[in-house]
Amino acid sequence: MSESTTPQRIGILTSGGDAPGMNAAIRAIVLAADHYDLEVIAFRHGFEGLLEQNYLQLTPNHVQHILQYSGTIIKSARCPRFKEVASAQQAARHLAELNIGALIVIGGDGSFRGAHHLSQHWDGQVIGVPGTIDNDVYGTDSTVGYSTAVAIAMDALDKIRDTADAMDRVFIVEVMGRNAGFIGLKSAMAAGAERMILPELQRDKPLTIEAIVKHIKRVEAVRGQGSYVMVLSEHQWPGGAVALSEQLEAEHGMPCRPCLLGHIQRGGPPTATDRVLASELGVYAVELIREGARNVMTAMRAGALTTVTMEETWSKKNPLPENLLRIQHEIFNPVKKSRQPRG
Ligand SMILES: Nc1ncnc2c1ncn2[C@@H]1O[C@H](COP(=O)(O)OP(=O)(O)O)[C@@H](O)[C@H]1O
Ligand SMILES: O=P(O)(O)OC[C@H]1O[C@](O)(COP(=O)(O)O)[C@@H](O)[C@@H]1O
Repeated sequence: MSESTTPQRIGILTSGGDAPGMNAAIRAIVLAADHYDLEVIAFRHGFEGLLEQNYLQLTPNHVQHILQYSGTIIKSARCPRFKEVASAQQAARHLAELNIGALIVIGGDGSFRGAHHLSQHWDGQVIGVPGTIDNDVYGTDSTVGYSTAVAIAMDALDKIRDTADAMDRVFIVEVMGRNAGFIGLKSAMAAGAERMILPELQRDKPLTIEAIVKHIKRVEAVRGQGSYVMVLSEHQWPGGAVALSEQLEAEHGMPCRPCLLGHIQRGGPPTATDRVLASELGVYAVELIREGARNVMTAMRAGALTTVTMEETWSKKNPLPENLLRIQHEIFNPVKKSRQPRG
């Protein structure tokens, strides 16, 4: 197939952890493909479907009224064997047999490594759409699913605050994010958490239990007795929120309760922000195929659609928003140096 010929058939798959808004992206791709007279073949369970030839043709009828649901109607999966060269070659054969000229991969940075791997053994166009709650994909201000995960974490933190306030307790709320603190930072700010433990902040100077206890005590000294809510990103404390909370209570006599949000952060109705982002990126992915683009991810930066190369999506990292960090640490921190303890 020459680069200037638009393929008549495109493939799509969702890969890695599912993210709220993936269905909206699938819908957008199918409706855009229909608009431009292209057929869509959806592979089930991510790259696994490519290898197992587990697919179905999607038409606009299949995607009616799905954008309000999280999950993905074509299923997602992690497929470790896709890292093998033989898998990429097999996938390329299956795509050629189906006469598919372009493949849209909806997923996170791991999925884009997979997409890139495939592109080295297949001459079709590969386009990525960023879908992960973690927001850990370089080149886009936001991934599909991130806004919903933050909204869910904020809602949970608000509820925790009610009981924490009533009982004057310390709560440790563990959020997802894999190795990135985006969900932790944004939900902590949105819910007015007293402290956050994020991977990016832990790298240079990991927190000690003594530092945590000191901060809790100083907050109490400044504000009087009350609630204290800490947002803990996953994998940032051995044993997570449960172990940290037990340690605080057993070793330091602090009444403390843990709360693990876990996969709740991936369910329920996607926010309008995620639905609209997924819709724009999904349509854009199809339009990029028509323009002959290959090996790029669709992105939204400063309100404008753009692309980044597939390799950049994982080799570079978006930093945490500096201004949010500054505000949390310098302006909203109850124990700023300038504040005196209550007399
Ligand atoms: N280096 C790689 N080569 C080929 N495929 C990969 C590679 N890394 C990840 N993948 C594929 O992408 C899938 C999803 O990656 P993962 O990191 O689990 O999720 P996400 O895409 O959300 O970051 C993996 O299960 C695997 O099939
Ligand atoms: O659902 P699983 O397989 O337990 O994986 C949990 C991981 O998936 C996520 O929810 C989403 O991560 P990915 O989008 O990279 O797959 C992470 O926040 C979390 O660490």
